[in-house]
Amino acid sequence: MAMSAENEHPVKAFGWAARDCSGHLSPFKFSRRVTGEKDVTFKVLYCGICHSDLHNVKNEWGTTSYPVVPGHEIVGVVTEVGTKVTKFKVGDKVGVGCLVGSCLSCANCKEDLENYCPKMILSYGSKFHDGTITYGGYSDNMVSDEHFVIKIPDNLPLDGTAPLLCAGITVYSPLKYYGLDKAGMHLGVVGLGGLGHMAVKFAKAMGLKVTVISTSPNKKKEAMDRLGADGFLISRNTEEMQLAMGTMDGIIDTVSAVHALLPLIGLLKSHGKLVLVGAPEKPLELLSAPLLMGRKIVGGSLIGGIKETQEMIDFAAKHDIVADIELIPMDYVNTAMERLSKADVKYRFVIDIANSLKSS
Ligand SMILES: NC(=O)c1ccc[n+]([C@@H]2O[C@H](COP(=O)([O-])OP(=O)(O)OC[C@H]3O[C@@H](n4cnc5c(N)ncnc54)[C@H](O)[C@@H]3O)[C@@H](O)[C@H]2O)c1
Ligand SMILES: [Zn+2]
Repeated sequence: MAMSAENEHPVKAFGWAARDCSGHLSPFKFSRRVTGEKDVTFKVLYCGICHSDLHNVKNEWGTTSYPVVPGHEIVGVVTEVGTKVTKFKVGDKVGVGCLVGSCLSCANCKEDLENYCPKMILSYGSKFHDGTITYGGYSDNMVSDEHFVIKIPDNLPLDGTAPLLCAGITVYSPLKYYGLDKAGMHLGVVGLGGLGHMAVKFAKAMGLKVTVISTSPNKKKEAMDRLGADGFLISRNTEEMQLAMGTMDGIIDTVSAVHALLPLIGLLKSHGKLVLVGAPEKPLELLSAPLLMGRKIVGGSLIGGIKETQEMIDFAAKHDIVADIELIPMDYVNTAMERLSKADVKYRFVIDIANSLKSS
């Protein structure tokens, strides 16, 4: 008979889990493995709330197995390292993003693209090598093979850094891969949420001209004054959209729900690239003719490999980039999820785990 989540490993852990597709989260006792030779164990201090956590707790992608402890924007302080760990020591500030495992031997892994390994193991809701289910960062401690642990530079505040582990790398990686990182290029960012606001910050630091494309006119002032965007288009305003046709080298589309791609493709110059990083649960409609005319590309991108995630964090440290966050206590998480579903957050909720997660 399978052991309970509370007893299958020796190390006690405590977090919040969703038990069914209502997505409601509540306290949950479980366990983690002891620190293995190559493992880093750390006390979780902060964990960001990604829209993927919301998709997951509500089983919107049809892949969730319950109970699920979400959280893949995890930062904390190392409490124990295994005997063969070389990169970390007790007291180091570290982070874990979406990945805690991969095969480390396939063609993708050999190219530092663990995020495209067919056997990648996600930080929560995946089957680990030993057959147990992984649990994420809405919890008091975390253990991971050092390969998947990121060093957090000293000058970065840990709470605002947590969202870089998913939101940050998810937009940084396609800017690099699709060559949308050259100073002077014009980038569109669709959806000004957790991912979108990070895209604006990274693209501005790379020297791009950035235009936010949004359904919410009330985000305009802040996008331009606070985040440094150069332009703002209301996607429903056909006149504004018409004027911007054919002006963009690339677009990062972070929208979490089904939406029209055609107007976005129209904004691209010839050879422009529309990169989808949002993951709506239903298909998007794509007409080929607007792509053919102008040899345009629609692509996708999933988080980033570990080496690139470290590169992104170091770039963020150099350019003083962190997420704009609303820090919340653990017991606010259900309200936060509700607000996230209504796009009512500027721009990422981060849970103050160490100060608010109480096991009694
Ligand atoms: N590709 C990846 O590796 C990856 C990584 C993390 C998250 N994601 C996915 O990216 C998406 C965004 O994540 P997030 O955490 O930034 O979410 P978020 O909720 O913070 O932001 C989503 C944005 O989309 C906007 N939006 C929602 N519905 C819209 C609609 N119908 N039309 C136009 N705009 C709309 C919202 O106003 C919001 O600004 C989610 O689907 C998430 O699962 C993908
Ligand atoms: Zn995420």
